[in-house]
Amino acid sequence: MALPNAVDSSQELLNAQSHVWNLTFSFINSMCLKSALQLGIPDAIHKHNNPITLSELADALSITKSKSHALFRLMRVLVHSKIFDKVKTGEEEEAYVLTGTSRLLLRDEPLSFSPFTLSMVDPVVVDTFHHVTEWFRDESSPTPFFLKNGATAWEFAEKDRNWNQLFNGGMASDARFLGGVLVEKCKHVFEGLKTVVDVAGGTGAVAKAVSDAFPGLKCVVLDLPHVVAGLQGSENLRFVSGDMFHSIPPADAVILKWILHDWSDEDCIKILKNCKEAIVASKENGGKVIIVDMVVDFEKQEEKAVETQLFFDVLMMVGLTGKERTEKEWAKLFHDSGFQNYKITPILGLRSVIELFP
Ligand SMILES: C[S@@+](CC[C@H](N)C(=O)[O-])C[C@H]1O[C@@H](n2cnc3c(N)ncnc32)[C@H](O)[C@@H]1O
Ligand SMILES: O=c1cc(-c2ccc(O)cc2)oc2c(O)c(O)ccc12
Repeated sequence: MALPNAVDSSQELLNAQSHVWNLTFSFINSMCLKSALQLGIPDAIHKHNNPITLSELADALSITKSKSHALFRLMRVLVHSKIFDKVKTGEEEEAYVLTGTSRLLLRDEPLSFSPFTLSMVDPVVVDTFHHVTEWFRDESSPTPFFLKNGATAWEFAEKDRNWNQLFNGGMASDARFLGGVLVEKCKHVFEGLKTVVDVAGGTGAVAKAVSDAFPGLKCVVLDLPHVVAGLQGSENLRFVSGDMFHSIPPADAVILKWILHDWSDEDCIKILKNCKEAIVASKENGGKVIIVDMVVDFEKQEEKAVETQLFFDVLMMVGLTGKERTEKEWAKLFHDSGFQNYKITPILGLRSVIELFP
């Protein structure tokens, strides 16, 4: 075979092949993680209270002897991807322990991230990626998701109860996690507010964290009927069903967590204009919009962070009509929606709090 010019030694060719193999089989990492969560491996290790050997783990999971070697091989991948670790417990014997990553995936922990991961490795999400090429050549479908399902992700959730629950549960697990960090690290953002509406706030986990942390603050969660149906509020938290493209209840502040990256610039401008109307109607000097989203910088941030940002950007393109935005893109969006000022606080890991003022 003639070597391409750029690959002029056999070592480079072998390295390139290995790189292609790694990229080709990256999905095996996600799928092994899925099996680990479905089998309940993090919980079994946690429950054991001590490093757990392979045979103890197999017993705890009710896995028969005939599959014990398969479990060993699954664990070997998961240790390699640092989901679990291995420690020596004797001359020969090794045992598995949790890492910070698997602690985040324990099922019964209040801040478990497991529902988010399980929702994103579901066939509803994964299968969509088989339609990306067809979508590139298609003139009429807004997204690969639409091409495959004949509906937007939100219309699909309205029709498919299982997916609605899985998706909302996944989002709630992120919102519980982030809500706690938000009220701890960003108290100042909520100071002086009397009312707040979490627009497209899902099942209300962020609003719950905010309403618990600030009992004097009245919180409303606005979302689509199939999301908020039957949800119970509290003294200072109430659920309202509606469409953010039609109207948003007046409030001193609007929260938009993980909303604007779901939508095109055109749709974001419609949402932001409705937010502006809602806060100006409520507060004489204006109020604010509190956005939680990524501010990406594909050139300057470190490699792993850039990879995550690129993954989210493609996810927003494949499942929805959105994208991840740079500060310049955010600033243009704010200007085009009639806002005067904004302040970015990069305080939530890969995400930032952006306060937006009319
Ligand atoms: C990615 S989820 C984010 C939920 C929540 N903010 C969070 O971060 O956990 C997007 C939410 O937007 C809601 N949504 C979509 N279209 C909407 C609309 N037109 N009006 C109100 N909510 C909408 C969905 O039902 C979903 O709960
Ligand atoms: O992580 C996600 C994934 C989705 C998603 C993926 C595939 C679909 O077919 C629909 C939705 O949506 C998300 C989203 O809307 C968001 O704001 C944050 C994360 C994700």
